[in-house]
Amino acid sequence: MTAQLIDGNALAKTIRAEVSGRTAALKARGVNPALSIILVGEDPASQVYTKHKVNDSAQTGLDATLETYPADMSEADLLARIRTLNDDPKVHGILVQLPLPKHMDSQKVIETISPAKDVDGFHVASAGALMTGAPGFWPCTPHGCMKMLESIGYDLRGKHAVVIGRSNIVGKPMAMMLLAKSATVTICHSATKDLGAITRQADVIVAAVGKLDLLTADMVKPGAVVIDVGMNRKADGKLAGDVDFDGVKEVAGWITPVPGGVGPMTRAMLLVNTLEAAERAAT
Ligand SMILES: Nc1nc(=O)c2c([nH]1)NC[C@@H]1CN(c3ccc(C(=O)N[C@@H](CCC(=O)O)C(=O)O)cc3)C=[N+]21
Repeated sequence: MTAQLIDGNALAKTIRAEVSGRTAALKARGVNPALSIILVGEDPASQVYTKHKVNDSAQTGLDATLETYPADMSEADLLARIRTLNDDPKVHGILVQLPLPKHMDSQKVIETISPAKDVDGFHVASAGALMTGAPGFWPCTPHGCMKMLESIGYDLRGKHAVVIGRSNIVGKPMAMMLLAKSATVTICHSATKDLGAITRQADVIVAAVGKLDLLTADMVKPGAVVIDVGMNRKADGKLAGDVDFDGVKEVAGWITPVPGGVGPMTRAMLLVNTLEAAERAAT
């Protein structure tokens, strides 16, 4: 193994400790940072994820409330509930767990959340703020990836960063964050021809597609930083990313594992956003 590991669990722990301190300071001023999490339906994975978020929040002193609703809840009722939370000054962050049941329009639901409480950073206003450099909440997963690069003291200026994946939640905001740090950014996707020819030029690769072994050792320049956002179930039930970890770790300079990489950082950045929502509301 030539690559050094970027340990998402360890970094998330450090960030949670910072959040705990700032939360305590805010509470001393009489403000209780509060996150409302809405889960519609009984998807088992969503139940596990939302429970994690509640536990993370409790651990850092944030007040998280999980509201669960039946899968046949009407979209109108969900929108009404979000508007009530928007108007509640005691609630600083609102997170609607995705995916939503098929009869709901997810984008419409997200656009109903007040941008000031959009701790997922999924609202169009949040996306626009990121694109223009205005204040706003950044999506947790790419923000966590930036923190991982920061943790190794990596200077992105003039570096070639290749993002694989163009989702609104990861790929596109990731590219904007790298660009803001003056990297030269290439976005690759399903229609990209000869992906390896592009990734081999990369100083930094962010893989965010959702496909096992998408990135193999022959596609990586020696010494490159490889960040794996993928979350795939292998045949044996184990979690794995988009990167062939065993092969790529022999070539890369730095690499993030799955599990224990970007996932825990995503959760940590949700806590940071919630705390910041409360801090902004308090000033
Ligand atoms: N409104 C909304 N916001 C989200 O942020 C959101 C969502 N909906 N829907 C689902 C996805 C998924 N997601 C994860 C984040 C961290 C881990 C995580 O911490 N994973 C651990 C492993 C967990 C395991 O073992 O299953 C790790 O990678 O080490 C997993 C999944 C957030 N999501």
